[in-house]
Amino acid sequence: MIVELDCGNSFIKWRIIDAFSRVLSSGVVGSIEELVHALDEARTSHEFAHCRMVSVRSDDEVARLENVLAQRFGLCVSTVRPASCLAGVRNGYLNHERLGLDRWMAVVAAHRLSAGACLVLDLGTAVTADFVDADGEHRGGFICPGLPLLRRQLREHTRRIHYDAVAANDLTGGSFAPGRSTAEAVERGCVLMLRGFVASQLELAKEHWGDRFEIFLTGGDASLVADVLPCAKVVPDLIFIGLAIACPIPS
Ligand SMILES: Nc1ncnc2c1ncn2[C@@H]1O[C@H](COP(=O)(O)OP(=O)(O)O)[C@@H](O)[C@H]1O
Ligand SMILES: CC(C)(COP(=O)(O)O)[C@@H](O)C(=O)NCCC(=O)O
Ligand SMILES: [K+]
Repeated sequence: MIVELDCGNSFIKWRIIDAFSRVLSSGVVGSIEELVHALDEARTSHEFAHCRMVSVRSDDEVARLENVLAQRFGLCVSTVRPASCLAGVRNGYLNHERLGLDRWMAVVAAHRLSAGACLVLDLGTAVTADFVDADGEHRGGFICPGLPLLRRQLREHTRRIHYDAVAANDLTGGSFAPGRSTAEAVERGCVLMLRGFVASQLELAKEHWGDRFEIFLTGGDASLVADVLPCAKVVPDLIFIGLAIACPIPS
């Protein structure tokens, strides 16, 4: 079995797949310790043979994770490294090493899945938009704060915004009526910012490509904007699809 890891800034997404890419088990954890616990449980029913990982965390954290996986599970991790070109996609950054590896995996996967140009949107800790031409030329993209960062900035930099974040979970409930409490006002306001950002990316994509492009939507908060982009393909495992392309299992 193959252990796959996508380490974002807030959460580590993990899954166990078989040689036919069937997902046998998966989860989302907040720390390396929780990951070890989840994998300890998973290995009671699955034998781990390989491990591949993409991470946007610090070099220290990646090294710690690689160490834990080697020592505890005997896994030699294949970790995605920056590249200027992969699977027909040319990295559009002036310095290709600076492009987030999660973005790189998402654009590589989107190009593989798409027949033409694509706009790739990933809503996680940060929100990213990337533009890829039909011929695989990555044009670059945009980064803005995601929902967790928008909320935190308001809480930390204003004196009177306090509310129970747990109780506020999904306070929009699909409604964007003006908020009648701090929690409603902040939660709905932040989600509206994300929806506005996503709508602006759609307009930019139309300027570049007319109506000849596809939109790929991924990340933990994708569902908050999906109805703004009715034509978008929501692909929760987009980064894992790129990871399999970047780190094939040697036969
Ligand atoms: N099961 C889940 N566990 C954790 N976060 C989730 C879950 N489902 C949706 N989310 C949302 O996903 C966001 C994190 O998205 P994610 O793509 O995992 O971020 P990152 O890759 O930056 O760690 C959180 O803000 C949260 O609102
Ligand atoms: C933009 C990001 C912070 C997004 O991370 P995430 O929200 O997925 O945790 C990450 O892709 C990153 O650290 N990128 C490096 C800077 C760049 O892409 O220009
Ligand atoms: K992201």
